[in-house]
Amino acid sequence: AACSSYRLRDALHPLWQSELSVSGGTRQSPINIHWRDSVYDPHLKPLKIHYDPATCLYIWNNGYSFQVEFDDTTDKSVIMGGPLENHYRLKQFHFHWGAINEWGSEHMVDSKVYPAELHLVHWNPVTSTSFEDAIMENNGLVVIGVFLKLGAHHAGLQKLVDALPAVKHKDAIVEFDVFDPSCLMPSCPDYWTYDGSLTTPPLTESVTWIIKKTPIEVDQNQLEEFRMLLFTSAGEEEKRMVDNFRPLQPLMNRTVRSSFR
Ligand SMILES: NS(=O)(=O)N=C1NCCCN1
Ligand SMILES: [Zn+2]
Repeated sequence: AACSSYRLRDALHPLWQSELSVSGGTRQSPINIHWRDSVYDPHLKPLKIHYDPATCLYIWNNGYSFQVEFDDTTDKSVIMGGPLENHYRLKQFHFHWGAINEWGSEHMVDSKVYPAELHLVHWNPVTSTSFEDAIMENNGLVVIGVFLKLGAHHAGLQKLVDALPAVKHKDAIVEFDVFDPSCLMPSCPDYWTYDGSLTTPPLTESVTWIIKKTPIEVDQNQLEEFRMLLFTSAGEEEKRMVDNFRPLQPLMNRTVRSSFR
């Protein structure tokens, strides 16, 4: 009963009114990762990441988050290894964050919340002919999740932060060339992986999640720049873009695997 009423509240959240369309879901995201319940899988390989900075196209405000889009017409920016059977192409990355530092991430680790979470979204060009197709395919997508914690200034992120005023309003877009998202990866190779879903519409259960164990550090000013973005279009009454994370979803019959002991 608690679960269903919980999910009903979830379904009424403005960002996810379409929640009911997948309310029968058995593998929804995000989840709270219980470290001690995760199972070390010695067959998990190291994740291999090869991003070509020249495939970076533009940055835009899509009304949920700000998003950096990549040219995914070739295999120039791909990930492979880890739990993956083939390579996946980078399509875009975006973030989720809170109004204050006490919350903001979508996933949690033993109920620990981070102030923000980066998602790098990839699709399977072997089983799908386009990103839009892959969204509907079982395991058509891989999303790498990286936690952001409050700490030192992140020089690589600053190039992104400096572009945010240009995409303050919903549907604003600005050219953004030569950016290597590898600079946003923690150096620690450890990750958890589990089968889940998109956390924004269409919420389809097509995602192999790879959640990095170690957060990257960003400073207060950088987080505050995220919070100056708007959900609203130019000319509308301003609504700050904050708390753009989905509530936790039930684990149901899933096991989270770890790449580390
Ligand atoms: N936050 S998320 O799971 O990445 N959600 C997404 N929804 C639309 C397609 C890309 N990603
Ligand atoms: Zn996301």
